[in-house]
Amino acid sequence: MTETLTIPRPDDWHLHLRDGAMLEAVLPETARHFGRAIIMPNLVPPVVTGAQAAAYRERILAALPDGMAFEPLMTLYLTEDTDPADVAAAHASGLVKAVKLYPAGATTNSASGVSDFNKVRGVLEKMAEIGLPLCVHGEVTDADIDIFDREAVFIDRVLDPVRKSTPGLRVVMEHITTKNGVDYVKSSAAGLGATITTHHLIINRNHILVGGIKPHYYCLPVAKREEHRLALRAAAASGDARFFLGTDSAPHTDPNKESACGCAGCFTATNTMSLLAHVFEEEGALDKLAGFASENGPAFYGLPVSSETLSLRKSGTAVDFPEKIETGDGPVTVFDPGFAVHWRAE
Ligand SMILES: NC(=O)N[C@@H](CC(=O)O)C(=O)O
Ligand SMILES: [Zn+2]
Ligand SMILES: [Zn+2]
Repeated sequence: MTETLTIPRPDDWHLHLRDGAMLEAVLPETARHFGRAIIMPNLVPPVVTGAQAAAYRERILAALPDGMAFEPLMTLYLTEDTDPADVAAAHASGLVKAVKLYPAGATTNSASGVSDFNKVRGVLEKMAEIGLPLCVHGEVTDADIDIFDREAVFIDRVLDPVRKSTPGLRVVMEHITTKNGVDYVKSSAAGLGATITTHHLIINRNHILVGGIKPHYYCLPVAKREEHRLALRAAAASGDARFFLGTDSAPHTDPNKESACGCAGCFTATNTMSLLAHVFEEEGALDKLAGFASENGPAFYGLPVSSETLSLRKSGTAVDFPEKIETGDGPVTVFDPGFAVHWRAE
């Protein structure tokens, strides 16, 4: 029996493409299925200015194979020296769709992030004025806060105060991993959305640690207890337009993952749409996948839903995803959900 689900062409509202040889190898994995993606600016050095974002956009378009259509939606990396006028100009030209806040030291390549929020007040006020969203990696970095509590503590200590002191600022809580995150979004007035990754709908913290350490399941924010995964699944499958897909597909080479100090990030670009069809079917919510992957994100960002479509077909034969993709920098392991998947994206 074959079952088919056709949805508007999806977008990825949180994606790492990196640069150079890695960019060339991973970009087709996303562009095969997704029409647009919010491109994370945490390169080394980071994408801070409008000019840097324009140059990075050109490198992405140059790496796109002939015949593939894909629109990179650029972001700026917020630093304590970011110039509000540069941000406003990059937004006015249509180049930049969001500004990204990394608390200093919170995740991969976040050393140039923000420590003192008073220093970015002017930028945040300008963004509220012009309607440019702030995408937030929501974790505190205090050494005395348990890594599993860092998202919940961030909401109380940083996010809520920043939102209260900058009325009108539109915020996306990126890659939420907790029931606390889900509840905070639900309890807030307009102007707050959240992205949810594919892998956080599939793994909890046991998957990382039980039976041996699994470096390819390690990402930040780290996967939490099962109750949190269930809250994320319920939110994604609810149809609530404030929740939308941001895969956070974050390629690192195998040597950098399988190391005594392994990098954080799961690479899901290759199989995300198949995995989501599997998850939404399990939730009895296949009719909500179009909202989550194709409609809610454009609505938040004020962009049109794609006029193209993607079809997902379920068959009796499990899909054989590649275990790794080869890149000029070395192999990158594709996220393995640990179960057979029967949905093919075409
Ligand atoms: N999610 C991750 O674990 N890693 C991301 C950074 C991020 O999104 O926090 C990366 O750039 O590798
Ligand atoms: Zn992040
Ligand atoms: Zn990310």
